[in-house]
Amino acid sequence: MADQGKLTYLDRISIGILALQGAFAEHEASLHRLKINRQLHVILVRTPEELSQCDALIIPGGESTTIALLARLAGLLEPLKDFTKSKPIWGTCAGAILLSQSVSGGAKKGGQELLGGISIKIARNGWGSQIESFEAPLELNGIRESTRPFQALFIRAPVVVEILSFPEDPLITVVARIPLELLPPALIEENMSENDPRTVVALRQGRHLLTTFHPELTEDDRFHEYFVHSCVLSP
Ligand SMILES: NC(=O)CC[C@H](N)C(=O)O
Repeated sequence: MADQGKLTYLDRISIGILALQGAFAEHEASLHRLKINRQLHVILVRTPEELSQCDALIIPGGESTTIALLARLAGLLEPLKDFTKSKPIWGTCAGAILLSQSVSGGAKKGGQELLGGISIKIARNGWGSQIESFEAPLELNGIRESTRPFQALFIRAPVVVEILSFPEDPLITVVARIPLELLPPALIEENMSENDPRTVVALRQGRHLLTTFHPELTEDDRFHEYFVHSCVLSP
């Protein structure tokens, strides 16, 4: 492996998966399939003590308001906010919502708790009720075998509606976009550019990764591999 020389600061890594609700078991299976050159310990996180043992965290898809509520009840909300400031987090779908700085659409009264690790505004259920779930082949940027499309599964997925770039924030790198013609008709506007934020479905900012779809529900583990190698081991 070309970047083996950089993998020096940890002998064994502990990746946590927030296991309060949603697709955490599928992420666990994906992580166990990875072949990496060090011991990978997977922790299902339900308490602040479990979180404190993790070098990085995955927040799965599910229902973002429920996950936030359960996190509050478990006393995990503040520890998660602290974790976001210092360690890598990957949010998938509902997890992507929680990792965003701002959310629109469908948040219940009293708003929605967010961790704010990634400076974007995201819309819950942004594909509209008529498209609950769909698949799309994605072209990847910076991920292994990027010429091989990634078959992405979107389930009541959120939509990135705005990139909020503040000068002090780390750069945002777009990892995958969805072609304009696959956007739901309600989102398409005249003269919309192919670079519109709404086409962004995977991005990285600093050590954090966000995907609006569900890599853990496929057998293609390239996003799990990317998170562990690029965000956790050689950020
Ligand atoms: N598949 C998912 O994670 C759906 C996310 C869900 N629509 C939410 O708002 O939290």
